[in-house]
Amino acid sequence: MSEHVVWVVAGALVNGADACLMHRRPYEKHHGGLWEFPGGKVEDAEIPVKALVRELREELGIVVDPGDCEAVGFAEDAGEQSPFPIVILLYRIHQWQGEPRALEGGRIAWFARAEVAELDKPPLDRVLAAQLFEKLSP
Ligand SMILES: Nc1nc2c([nH]c(=O)n2[C@H]2C[C@H](O)[C@@H](COP(=O)(O)OP(=O)(O)OP(=O)(O)O)O2)c(=O)[nH]1
Repeated sequence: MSEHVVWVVAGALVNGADACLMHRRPYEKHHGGLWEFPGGKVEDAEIPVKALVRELREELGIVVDPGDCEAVGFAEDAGEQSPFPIVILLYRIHQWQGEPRALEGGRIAWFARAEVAELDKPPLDRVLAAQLFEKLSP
């Protein structure tokens, strides 16, 4: 097993109708066709929230202020289900500039909470979704 831990950041964009933006991974990729919280890998020496701002700009074309990213929770896999040890940090975001578009393939869509819970998601996104909904007000 690789000793190198992959750190990933993900954003739960929640709009005024309490819907959450999810990204369906391109079919040819690992976990292809599954719905994930948008985001990506943290680069060396990059602080996670800055990585999230960069990834959301690259992947969705939106501008997010780091101060609008609220840490929600995290999920980790020591390399049992994942090909490498991985930690994903989830942030909730209520405001951003621009209209999200799927700039790097796959597709995006908005889902109500109950729909997010039902979507086919990779294992760690399932854990993150549960944490997110625990922490959203009823
Ligand atoms: N979202 C998510 N990703 C996971 C899980 N388990 C797991 O190994 N991964 C992997 C898939 C990707 O290699 C990586 C997430 O980084 P990413 O979103 O930048 O992935 P990617 O394939 O688009 O990036 P890249 O390797 O092409 O640079 O973590 C999981 O449960 N949820």
